[in-house]
Amino acid sequence: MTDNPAEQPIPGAPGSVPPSVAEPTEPHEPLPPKPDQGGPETVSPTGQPTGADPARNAQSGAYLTTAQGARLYDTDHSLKAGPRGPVLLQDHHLREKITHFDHERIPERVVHARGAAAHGVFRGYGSASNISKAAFLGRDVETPVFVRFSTVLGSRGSADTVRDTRGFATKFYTEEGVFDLVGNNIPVFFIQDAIKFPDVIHAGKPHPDREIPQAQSAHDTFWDFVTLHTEATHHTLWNMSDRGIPRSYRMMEGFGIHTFRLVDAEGATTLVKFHWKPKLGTHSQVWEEAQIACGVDPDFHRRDLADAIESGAFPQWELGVQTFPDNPEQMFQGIDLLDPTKIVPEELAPVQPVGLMTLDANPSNYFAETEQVAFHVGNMVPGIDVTNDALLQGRLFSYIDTQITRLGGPNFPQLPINRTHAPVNDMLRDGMHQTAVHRGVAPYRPNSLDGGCPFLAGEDTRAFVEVPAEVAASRKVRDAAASFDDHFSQPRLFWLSMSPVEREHIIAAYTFELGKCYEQAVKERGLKVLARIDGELCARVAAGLGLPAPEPDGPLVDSDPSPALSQVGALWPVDGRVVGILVGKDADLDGVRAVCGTVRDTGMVPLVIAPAGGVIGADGDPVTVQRTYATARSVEFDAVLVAGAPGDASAAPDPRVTVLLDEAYRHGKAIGTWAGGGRLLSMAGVPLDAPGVVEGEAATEVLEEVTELLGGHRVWDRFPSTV
Ligand code: HEM
Repeated sequence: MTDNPAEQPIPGAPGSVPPSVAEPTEPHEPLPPKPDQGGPETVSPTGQPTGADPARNAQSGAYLTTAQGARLYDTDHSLKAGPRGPVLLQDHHLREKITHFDHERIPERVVHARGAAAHGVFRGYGSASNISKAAFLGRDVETPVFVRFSTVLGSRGSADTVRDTRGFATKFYTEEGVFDLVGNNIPVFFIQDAIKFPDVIHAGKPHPDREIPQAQSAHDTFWDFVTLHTEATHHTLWNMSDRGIPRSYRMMEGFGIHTFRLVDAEGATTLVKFHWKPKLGTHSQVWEEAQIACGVDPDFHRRDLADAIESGAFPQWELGVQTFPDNPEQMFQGIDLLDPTKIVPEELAPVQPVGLMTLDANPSNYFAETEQVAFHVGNMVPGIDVTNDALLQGRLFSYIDTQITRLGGPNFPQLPINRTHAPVNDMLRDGMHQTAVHRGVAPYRPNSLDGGCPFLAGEDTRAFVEVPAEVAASRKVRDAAASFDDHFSQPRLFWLSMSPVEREHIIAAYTFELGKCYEQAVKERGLKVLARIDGELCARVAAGLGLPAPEPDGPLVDSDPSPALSQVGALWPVDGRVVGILVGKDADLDGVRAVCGTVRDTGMVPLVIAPAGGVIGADGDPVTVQRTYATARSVEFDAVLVAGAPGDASAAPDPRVTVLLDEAYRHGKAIGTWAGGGRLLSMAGVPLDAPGVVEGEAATEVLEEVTELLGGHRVWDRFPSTV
């Protein structure tokens, strides 16, 4: 016999006495479920219990367990043959942990991979009830929604503030089934027919040889495509405008783009275009700001949305419709309603509000909700139907197809975020990741075994019935209507509707993007396209590229401008705006305390920026520092206040402060100062007599003026303009 436990005889080994188990205690009662480990069964989309236990998924409870619920005593060491020995294959916990980790990633979306989302509620005004029988549009009907905002081109880990179109996809969990409005922040699309979608995306994505550039349109293949397919001119112009670089998801319009068909209770139809109008107005970054934000805070939009919701500044959008008679031509005042590269100016068909959406809750788990949500333009409810728009028709096929791969099989509608809130009674069975436990034997209809035959569409007035629209007899063709050949009249309308400062931004954007192309032929073709929009636009971009400006090879068609397209001019609520308060050595802390309070009371966010973190002014009422000179950058702030003198009059200001003030000034932000802070502004090169620079005696008076300026979003007069 040895003292070494490893050399002791194993119970049960030949020659040893079999160990006996303890006497059973009588009677044997089943243990009650633990409050944090048991609970009611959840119900599948088909109304079947799934056996899933929400508490178990919530990562709660006093013990760490395996996926099967067995308690663990150690998760930091593999099971080894001795402390320095090899790892044993029998270590189930090791294998379970690593295997699961190995499979944590799923394919990212083939487009719109980068996104952020929020939960909310939609309340119908009832104003659309005369043109649509959709229940969720009824007066004061409240419908839960989930909205995902996204960029189009970048990968899942790319930066938020790139120049790109933004996705604006809304899932309405209506009592009649899920309705998905899968739109963008730009009301037109690059192409007129879905068959070109793979091509435009291949052109926009990074080059296949080196996989660069990431999340950019400023490269040869993108410009090659959009100048060869001139139907893309309108969408590209919107991208080059301030719409391509939104200030916040909360400050974007959304558009359904296609013309949809609404159906009333009697079956009468109206054509509509859907619009989301943000209550905070539509605002953008300036290009340099957007570029800086890509580096200093790649999560800029994601953070902005989450922070606003967490702080109770719930963003709101009004849903509206432009309505058009459902005529056989599908035209309105000469505009082809089936061409997704055309808008109908709001001045010709006003946007009529039909409901209000409020986003009031952040997702609890990014993967489970934001990543696994699956939108589909085909998810419609009674009262809403499609039209013959060839882009829309292709989308009807594409989304479910891609999601079968992305989400690993056909049962993704059962994922919690995708589940309808309406009762489900379908005949879909089995497949990968089936979580429903279907009962019965007859998943077909009619049947005489499983409780009879549910209504068929057509027999039930609340069923989704396709509008029996006439389809004109014609020959099969790969072609489009002649009206689809007009690629330039609406880009010119957009250009003519822009304010001078917006035109300057467009000129700068084209000059930048075409300037990043290497191929001379691509740049020259880009200028030819611009010549068809406007002579000055073309000439200014050509000058920037160092190339001659070509003559237009077709007529320039003028139309009345649409003031609704411009973002400049109106005053908007300042809710959620971020005010940076710069505090130096000799700051006026009473003033800082006062403005912090008023900024908060106005629904804005004050962020105090000091040389170091912690609190300042410990005597009396201390002021908490939220940003330091090392962590602050101008792009985070909508306005900057300088709270008093910089300290030592002879010393040069900290260069980080100079950069912050210089950027805030050049990006057209309101700047205010009091108690001698003007000296710091002057040292940083900010002219005190420039528009939007406010110097005053009292902190709160300065803030009042700055708040007024914030209502206009930027100090537009500060941008040079020659157009
Ligand atoms: C008006 C034109 C279009 C708009 C407004 C649009 C909008 C969107 C949006 C917002 C998303 C992201 C949805 C999300 O957040 O999960 C998306 C994804 C996608 N779109 Fe489009 N899209 C358009 C055209 C097309 C076309 C023509 C196709 C294909 C023929 C297409 C294929 C896809 C695919 C495959 C995805 C990824 C879906 C997923 O993985 O769940 N889209 N689109």
